[in-house]
Amino acid sequence: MTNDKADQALLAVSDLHVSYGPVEAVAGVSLQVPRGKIVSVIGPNGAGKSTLLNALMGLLPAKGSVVLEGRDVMAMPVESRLREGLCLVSEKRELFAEMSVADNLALGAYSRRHEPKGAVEADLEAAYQRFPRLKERRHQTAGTLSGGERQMLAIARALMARPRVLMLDEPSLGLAPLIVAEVLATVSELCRSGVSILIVEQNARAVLKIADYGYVLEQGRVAMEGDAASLLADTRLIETYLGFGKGHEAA
Ligand SMILES: Nc1ncnc2c1ncn2[C@@H]1O[C@H](COP(=O)(O)OP(=O)(O)OP(=O)(O)O)[C@@H](O)[C@H]1O
Repeated sequence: MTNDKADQALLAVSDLHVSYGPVEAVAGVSLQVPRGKIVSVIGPNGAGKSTLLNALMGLLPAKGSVVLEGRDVMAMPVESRLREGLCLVSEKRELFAEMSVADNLALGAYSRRHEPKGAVEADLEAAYQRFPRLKERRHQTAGTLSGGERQMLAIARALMARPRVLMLDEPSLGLAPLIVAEVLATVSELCRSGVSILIVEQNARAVLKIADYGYVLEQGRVAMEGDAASLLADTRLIETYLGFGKGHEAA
């Protein structure tokens, strides 16, 4: 995207570098998430996609600049970034398996513990309206949910933090194609309701169908970027990246 767009972006990342010892996993990535859009990051195994999201959340040390609505969050620890409006649903989903759905959701609002209780309770009710299956299963432990339900719970829990930019790391991982479609439809709907999305996916074809813009990451660098529709129409890209994945079909 152009510098003009970077100025208007809700999230603007410039020249981000992340290393594991001598290995530079993210090597100068710049990207933008405009308000109200879905931006996807695709690329092969080991390209640095998860590392990028973890660094944006403050879970890994990084160099470069990360600006959220004009505020540089680079020096902030994870909890402050959460309060500023960045939230990550990691690849591992990281639910508390022994705790109920309701308790997992309540923990999602931990960063808002100083707010009036009513605001959080209203959001819990909104989460149950958005995900009726979670309401039905609210007393069930998270560990007993199906894969799709666990992904929905992970997303619902992230929403309890009221993110402005929701980052999703491979939400389709391990899910059957029909459930992948359901999860991605939920992501689209979230975006329409005002949450901007940065989504990492191996299932490139499926994610580009719901995204506005895409970045292709290769060996820690942006190899290609463009409107999702033009990336989907790119034969070279399709041959190189689309249809591969960790054991899931392109939906
Ligand atoms: N904790 C770590 N220590 C050392 N190297 C790591 C660590 N985590 C990741 N790497 C390396 O960093 C590179 C980027 O990994 P990363 O997991 O970010 O890629 P990815 O694009 O998310 O891959 P995948 O699609 O397979 O999840 C890889 O070469 C990986 O081996």
